[in-house]
Amino acid sequence: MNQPKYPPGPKPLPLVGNLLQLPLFKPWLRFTDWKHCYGDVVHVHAFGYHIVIVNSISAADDIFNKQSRVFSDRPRLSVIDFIGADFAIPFMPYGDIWRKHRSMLQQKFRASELPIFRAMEMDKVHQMVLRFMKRPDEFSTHVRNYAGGIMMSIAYGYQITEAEDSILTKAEAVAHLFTDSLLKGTIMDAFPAIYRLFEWLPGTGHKAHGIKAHGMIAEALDLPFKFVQDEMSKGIAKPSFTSEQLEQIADSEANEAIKTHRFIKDVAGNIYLGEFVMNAYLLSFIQLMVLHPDIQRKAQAEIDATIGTNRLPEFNDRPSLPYVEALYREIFRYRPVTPLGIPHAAIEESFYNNFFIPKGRCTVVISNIWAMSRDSEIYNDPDKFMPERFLTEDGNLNNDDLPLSYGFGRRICVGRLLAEDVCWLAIVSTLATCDITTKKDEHGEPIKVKDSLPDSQLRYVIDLPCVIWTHAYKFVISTPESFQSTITARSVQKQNLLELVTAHH
Ligand code: HEM
Repeated sequence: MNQPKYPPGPKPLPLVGNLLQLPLFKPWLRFTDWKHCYGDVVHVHAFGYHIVIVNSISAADDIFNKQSRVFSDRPRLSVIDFIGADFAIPFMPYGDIWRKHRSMLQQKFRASELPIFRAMEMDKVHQMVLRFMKRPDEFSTHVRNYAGGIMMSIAYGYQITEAEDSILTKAEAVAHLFTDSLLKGTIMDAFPAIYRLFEWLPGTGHKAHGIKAHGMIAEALDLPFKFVQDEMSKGIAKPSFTSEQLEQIADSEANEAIKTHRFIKDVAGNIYLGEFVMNAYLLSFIQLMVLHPDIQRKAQAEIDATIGTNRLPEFNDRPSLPYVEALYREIFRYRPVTPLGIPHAAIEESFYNNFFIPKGRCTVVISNIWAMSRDSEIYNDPDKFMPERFLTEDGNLNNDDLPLSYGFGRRICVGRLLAEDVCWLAIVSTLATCDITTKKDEHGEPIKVKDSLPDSQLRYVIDLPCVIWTHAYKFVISTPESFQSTITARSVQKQNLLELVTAHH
C-alpha cells in the first residue's frame, strides 16, 4: 500500500522521526521558520504521533472553519482524567458532553447578554485604576483582581476581597496544577509502559499526585458553589450563573438535582478559567505602554479630545475611539496571548491541498497564531508594534477585525465577546486616567523592561512525542515575565472623580 502523502516538513530520522527537531523554547518561532521552508501546513511525526502545524490564516480558514465538524475534536490527554480536570471544556473530546457544556456557556455569553454585565464591569474597572494610582507597585495584583473579580461575580455573584482571598487562591492553585501535571502526565499518552512503571515505582509520588489533584479541583469547584447555596438559603444571593441555574432546578427530584449540581459546578468552573487569558493580555498592555510612550500619548489624546476630561469612558464611547480600538487589536496581534491556540484533532481523515491529515486523537493539529500574526504579506513590518496598521489613511478603522487570538471553528473561544468588553474597558479606562511609565531604581536610572515573552525549558525530553501538545498547554497562555513600571494619576481631578464613583460601592 502507498504511504499517504502528508504535508511537507523537516526530514525525519530513522526510529525517532522528527523528535530531535522539535523545539525546546518558544516553539512558535521554529514553527514559523518551518513555514518559510515548507509552507502553510507542516507535518512532523514521532512514535506514531502526528503533528500538523497550520501557519497561515487562509489555511486555518480552510481547515478549522470550512471543515469545522471534522476538526472539532481535541488530542488525547489522559492527564486530564488523572488530575480530575474533566470539567474543563477546552480539553473535552468532541461529543454530546462537550456540546451540552459548551452550549450552556454560549447562552450565558452571547451578544444579547453582555449589557447585563456592564455596570458591574464599570465598577470593577474604576476600582482597578484607583488602586493603580494608590499602590502602583502592585499593578499585577490589581489586574488579577479586576479580571478574576469579574469572572467570580458572573459565575457565583462572589465579590473577591483585596487581601488574600481563599476562594480565588484555590482557583488559582488549580491553574498551576495544570502546568505542573502536564509534563509528567503526558507520558501516560506517549509511553503507557513507562507510565505503568511510574505507578509502581516507589517514591515517584505519581498516584499521590493524582489523588491530591482530584481533591484540589473538587474543592475549588465546591467552595464557591456552596457559597451560592448558602447565600440563597439566606435570601441574599447576588444574581449569577450558578444562582440562576439553581433556581431553575429548585423543584427537581433530589436525585436529578444532585446530577444537575455537578453539571452546574463544572460549567461555572470554566467561567473562572477565562481570567488567566485576560490577565495575560492586560499585563502585555501595561508592558507595551511602558515601551511605547508615544503610542500611549496618542491614545490618551484621542480619549481627551473625544470624551473630554470631566467624565470617565463608557462602553458607548467605543465607536468614537478608533485609535484605541486599533491599539486593542494591535496588542492581540503583536503579543498573541495564545500563540499556538489550543490544539485540535480530526474525527475523520481529511485532506488539505491533496495532503493527507490523519484522524484520531493521536494527531495534534496546531493553529500557529503567532505565524499568522507575523505574516508580512498581511502585516507590513510585522515585528513593529504599530496600531496604525489597523487604520485607513483618514484615521478610520480598516476591516481587519479578525480575532485570531480566540481560535477557530467549532472550538472557537466561548468567552470572546465578554473578553472583548473586559479587555477594551480596562485599556480605555487606564489610558484615560493614568500615565504608565518606566520605573526608576534607587539611583534614578530607568529599570529596563524586556520586549519579549518568557523562555521556558522542557523538563522531560521523554515527553517529546507528545511535546507539542504538552508544550502548547505550557504555553497556551503567554504571560509577560514579571516587570516593573510606574503608574500615576493623570490629574487630581481624575483621581477625585474615581474616588467619588467608587465611594458608592
Ligand atoms: C483574552 C481573552 C481570551 C482569549 C485570547 C481566549 C482564547 C481562547 C482560545 C485560543 C481558545 C481555543 C480555540 C480553538 O480551539 O481554536 C479558547 C477556548 C475557550 N475559551 Fe477562551 N479566551 C479568552 C477568554 C475567555 C473567557 C473570558 C472565557 C470564559 C467565559 C473563555 C472560555 C473558553 C472556553 C470554555 C473555551 C473552550 C471552547 C471549546 O473547546 O469548545 N475564554 N479561548
